[in-house]
Amino acid sequence: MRSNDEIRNSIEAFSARELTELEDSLSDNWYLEKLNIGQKIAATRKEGNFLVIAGPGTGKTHTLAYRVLHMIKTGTDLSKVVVITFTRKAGNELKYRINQLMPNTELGFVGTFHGFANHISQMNGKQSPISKFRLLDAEDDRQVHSLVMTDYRGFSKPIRAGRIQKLISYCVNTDMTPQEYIKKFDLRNLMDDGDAIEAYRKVYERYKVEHMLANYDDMILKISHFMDHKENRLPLPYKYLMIDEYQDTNKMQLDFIKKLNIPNVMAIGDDFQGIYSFRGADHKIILNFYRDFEDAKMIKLTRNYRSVPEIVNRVNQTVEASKLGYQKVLISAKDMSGYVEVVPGNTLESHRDFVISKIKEKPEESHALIYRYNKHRTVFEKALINEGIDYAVYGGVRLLERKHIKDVLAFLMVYLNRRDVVSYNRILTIYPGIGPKTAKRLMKYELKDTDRLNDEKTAFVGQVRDILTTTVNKDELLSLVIKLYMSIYDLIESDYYTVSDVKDDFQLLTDLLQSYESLENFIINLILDPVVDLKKGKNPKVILTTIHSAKGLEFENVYYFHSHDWYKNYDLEQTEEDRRLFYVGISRAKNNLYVFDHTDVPRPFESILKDFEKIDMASVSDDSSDPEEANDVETEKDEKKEQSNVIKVDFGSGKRK
Ligand SMILES: Nc1ncnc2c1ncn2[C@@H]1O[C@H](COP(=O)(O)OP(=O)(O)OP(=O)(O)O)[C@@H](O)[C@H]1O
Repeated sequence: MRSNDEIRNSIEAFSARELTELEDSLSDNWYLEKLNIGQKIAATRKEGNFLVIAGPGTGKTHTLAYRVLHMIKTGTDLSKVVVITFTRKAGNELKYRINQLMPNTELGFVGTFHGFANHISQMNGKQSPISKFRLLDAEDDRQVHSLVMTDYRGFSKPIRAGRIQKLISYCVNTDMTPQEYIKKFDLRNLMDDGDAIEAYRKVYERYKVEHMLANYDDMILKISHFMDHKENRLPLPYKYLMIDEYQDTNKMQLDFIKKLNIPNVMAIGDDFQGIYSFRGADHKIILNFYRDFEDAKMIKLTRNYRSVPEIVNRVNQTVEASKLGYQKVLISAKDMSGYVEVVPGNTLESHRDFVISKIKEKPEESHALIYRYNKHRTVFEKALINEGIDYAVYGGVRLLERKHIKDVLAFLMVYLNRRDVVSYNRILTIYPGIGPKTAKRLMKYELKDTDRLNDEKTAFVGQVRDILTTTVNKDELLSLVIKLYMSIYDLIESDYYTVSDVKDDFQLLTDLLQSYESLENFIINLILDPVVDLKKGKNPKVILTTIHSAKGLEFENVYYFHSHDWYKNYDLEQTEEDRRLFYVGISRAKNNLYVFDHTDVPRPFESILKDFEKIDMASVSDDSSDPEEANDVETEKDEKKEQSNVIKVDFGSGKRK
């Protein structure tokens, strides 16, 4: 099998003459002046399939925005352009950057995979296979599992609904069987239940169809199948597809893209930034682009505009230390120096004091604390509050995903649709002691069969019934629901949110509802288009974030904490994913990078850190400190100096499958 670098080394570079000709042909396009030659080529290639492989900070998002600008300037009908981003946040960032270049620009579609599946569904109206389905977000989907599992007797031992949900979703996304999943992750305690889970999966799928329910995976799958039936669906009007963060694509998403049959595909990504394997992403998909899309060409960007040379060299070194045979050479375009330090210390408390003092030294600069698990942020959060330093949290539980908010939304959904069994079950089972079985009976008899309940539960069910049958406007309805919820809040288990947190969140929800015309619109928008929680501060300079949520962002100062405490079997794959996480985390830093060396961090990280510390700063190449020297265009003279940034690939004659 060829290694990743062998695949890349088979790449044929543009000749110096070809590059000069290309550069000349683009010289009239003054609006591209700010791009380097690699970026220019990516921005101006319209027809054909292209893979842009680019390291962190090399301007992938920047180039995408300019590509749209170039399309506008050259008269492309933008309604034929689709951009798929990995998260809604990334989609919004791209829209923002495009609108900075050209205000009021509207594309055919910009958003996530399931957002696009939903878009196609809406285009097809009643013909869509999911037109009448109630869409489930992840939390609702888990409720469905809870409901189905109450009647399923096949498992040899109790299994949590969340665990089954994760397992089945992974299998759907990767086309794997539960048995294969159990083997892959060496889940010994599920070894005997592989067949039972397979059988359960069928029951669960049937339940969703019978109750007209579709989760995010179903949206993509059902629309993918629908695309096979030309006779039923409207032809897609799109000519250009761009996909960002292509290294995080999984098999189901790849199949979906191929079914769309959009003639010109540009995928953008960094094969070393793949950090979503736990959700079924397969970072090898990026290397097989040439097999999946006809006559693909590759464009490589290696000039980093974000970080100082000291940091870029550490980033390069992290890639080189990989055991999977990668070699990447990023070149810093910055003509200034920065600082890198591995900070020793045993406790999170000593690290906290260090970080707080650094933040106080430079309050006007941006500071990001990057950690792997949310629990690590608590010690910093408290200190920041005590010091009166404003901050924001990325990657925590967002407003609309918080349990109390979801509980209240469920009331509103049942008010609109009494047949919404998922929400109905949720609101009844909020009350401790009312389980799914009792809830089922109560639903069946329209909340009247309370004989077997004690007085408190009967009173609660009576209040629910009153709310559901009253006629009030949307704002009054929400206020009634909140009042009932707060009256039983003491009974509801929550070790995470204080009463005052919950009240603040409800106030935000009340304000949000007021800005909508109708309850129906509010619900549809909240499920498909969740609002980001902007409650804490407006533009705080200090950000607490998980590595996954830091993706795509940049900060002047980065404090990187690593940790992985629950893995027992650390294999090469896992260690390499950790290395990629480390790479994503440290490459967010523009000027100063501090890496924290916990002595209690388990060993796999130690080896990554050792590789990192080994770097001899004296060996930093001169090429990288001089942005003018580090030219992106490969000329014959430069041949030995750096690999070309702009590369044409002869990928053979792979056909779109
Ligand atoms: N040609 C250029 N000239 C000057 N600045 C640039 C250029 N290209 C990109 N930049 C700047 O470099 C920074 C990184 O760009 P961008 O966020 O688009 O990188 P990226 O490749 O998407 O990064 P990552 O993969 O790490 O998220 C941004 O501040 C951007 O404005």
